[in-house]
Amino acid sequence: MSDLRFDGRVVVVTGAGGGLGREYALLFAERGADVVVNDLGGSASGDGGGDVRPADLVVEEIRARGGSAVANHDSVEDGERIVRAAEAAFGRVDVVVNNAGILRDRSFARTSDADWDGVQRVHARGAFAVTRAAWPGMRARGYGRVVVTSSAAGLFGNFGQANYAAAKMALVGLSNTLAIEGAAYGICCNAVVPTAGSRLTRGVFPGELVDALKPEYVAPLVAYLCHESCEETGGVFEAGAGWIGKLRWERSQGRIVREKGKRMTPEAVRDSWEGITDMTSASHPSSIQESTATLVDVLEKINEGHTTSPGNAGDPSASGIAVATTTVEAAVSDVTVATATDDAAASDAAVATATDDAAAAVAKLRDAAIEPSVIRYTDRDVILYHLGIGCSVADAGSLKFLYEGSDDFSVVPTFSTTCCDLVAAFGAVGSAIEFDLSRFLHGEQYTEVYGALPTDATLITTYRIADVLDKTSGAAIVIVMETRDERGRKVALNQAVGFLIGAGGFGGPRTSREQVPTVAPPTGPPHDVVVERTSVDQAALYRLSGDRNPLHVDAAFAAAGGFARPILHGLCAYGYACRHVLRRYAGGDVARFRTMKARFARPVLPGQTLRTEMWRRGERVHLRCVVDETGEAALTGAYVDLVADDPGSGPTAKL
Ligand SMILES: CCCCCCC[C@@H](O)CC(=O)SCCNC(=O)CCNC(=O)[C@H](O)C(C)(C)COP(=O)(O)OP(=O)(O)OC[C@H]1O[C@@H](n2cnc3c(N)ncnc32)[C@H](O)[C@@H]1OP(=O)(O)O
Repeated sequence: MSDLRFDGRVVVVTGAGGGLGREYALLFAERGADVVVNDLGGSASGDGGGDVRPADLVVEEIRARGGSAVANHDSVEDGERIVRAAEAAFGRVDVVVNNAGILRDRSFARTSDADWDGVQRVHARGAFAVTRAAWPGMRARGYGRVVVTSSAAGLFGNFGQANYAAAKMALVGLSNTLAIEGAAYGICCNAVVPTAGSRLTRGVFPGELVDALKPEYVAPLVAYLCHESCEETGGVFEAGAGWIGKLRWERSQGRIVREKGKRMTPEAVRDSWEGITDMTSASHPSSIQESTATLVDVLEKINEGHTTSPGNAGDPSASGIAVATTTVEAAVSDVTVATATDDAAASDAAVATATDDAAAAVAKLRDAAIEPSVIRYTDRDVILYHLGIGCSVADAGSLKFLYEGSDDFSVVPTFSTTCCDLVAAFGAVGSAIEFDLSRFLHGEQYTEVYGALPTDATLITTYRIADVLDKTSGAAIVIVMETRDERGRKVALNQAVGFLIGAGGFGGPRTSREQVPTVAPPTGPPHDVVVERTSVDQAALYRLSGDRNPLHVDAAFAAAGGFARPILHGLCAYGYACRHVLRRYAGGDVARFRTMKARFARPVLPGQTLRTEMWRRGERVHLRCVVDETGEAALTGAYVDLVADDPGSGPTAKL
């Protein structure tokens, strides 16, 4: 295997004037990176500053070895300045290694406000400030690597280091969340827990240990985590003395200590304590979904009449895992999920919305600026999308969508919906309204394209929240998304209506001038019908095209939203319907597509059969998709407008 190189990558290492940071900077430079060696030049306690020598000496060392580096002497609290300096020198930032830190060790009783704040500011706020400044560029380029430096003092506690330990655990939380938020943009973030002899550990470890724990035994881990070939994210790694290990959470099976209709008591907790703390058969939840999924089980058990009799409480298998809490607040992607889990009604996880200040939240939502997203895709993404919307080699007419070697390899126009970053839209909504993601459904979609979509492109989408409507049973959020190519030419316009079940009644408008209306189909039997069964894995496949909403794959998550099973993406059924129209009325020619509109009226389950009924009126094909197994209409008020027809093509001739 080839060496890990960083040629062309720009790396910022904070606190790189000595110790671990210096070692990181030297290693990155040796491997071809352009390195920004940041060091304020202060003392270990953060006092002083302004000594430019440590950073300058490291830069000299790098250059003397033929490497590329510049020094920067700003405080990490001025992260923006560090990143701007990096951009001025090298054009961008690909990698941020948050290493800068100070110590102000005191026993907790003697820790002053200044001791606390100083340490928090450099470690937690510093890492936040530098990473936040580099983040938009990483997102826009679809690539980034971030490392934060935590500590065993944080993971396990250490006498005299309450301030430092708290800051170091804050960094683990930061890293965990950046890993989630960065996932859609090719940004990976990990926390390292180094044990190395350095200025900061010199007073803590015995001298000979400090000398044996060389920074060079940690730097290769940081380099690997920051390499483009490494897709590890959200991990916590301990390293020292040439050893590296990964850490994770462990959770006991726990005990349910509450019975339906009865008050939960401290005595019940005491009586189950042995079981609560018994780590036999422990599990390792690695995400908020996994962590809270347990509660859905617990609530079911309580509702089914689980008893906390000693025998039951002592049997781990009787209770699954219980967490003694009344409210769980969970964040998924950018979104806050508020699940009220107390009491019997909790299995129907309630939505925390429509509060007194709903109007303020709506106003905030309207003003929410959603950053443009850049999507780079290739023929591979296009083929994956086509598989996701049911194209199959079993149908000869679909080969042009599945094989890049086909003469007429082309893109189904609804692919343009995948250039709209729903995670970004969720983020904007989630920052303004507290809601339950499992009850945020896709309500309607409109798509307009301005020519056949390229099979390989970089496209930029801008977002605008056009309206927030009060539909009584829910709130409807209308988002307009305009997609252009790198030269600024319009490629597609999409409009999505998101339906927040249970969030209505806030007194907002009911209708929107901007919302593209649905259109009822003509009366009478359809002119044509295509019946196609989806696969049980349809949503699992479709989500690889970008919308990784757990609602479509995670049974516990779907159950929290009141669904018996994960449901199919609305846009997956939308893609099926588009294909059906193109097949029947345009000879499969994507260039004939102009616009499409549909309402998602009922959920479709993966594995169900879609029956697309179509009526042709001029260049408009009205359609309705019915779930064959239930007879329920899933897509309603829908139509596809085609570019003027080639007379005689497809079923038009039959009309
Ligand atoms: C932000 C970006 C977009 C969001 C991204 C989403 C991410 C995806 O991962 C999520 C998904 O793909 S979810 C799967 C696809 N969607 C669905 O399955 C939803 C199915 N629809 C329903 O269940 C109901 O229509 C339901 C529950 C939506 C509404 O049903 P009811 O509450 O019974 O509503 P009803 O009483 O019939 O009507 C009340 C008013 O609301 C309007 N309305 C109804 N259905 C709507 C819908 N689907 N979209 C928009 N508006 C809708 C009605 O017209 C009525 O308003 P008015 O009286 O003013 O006409």
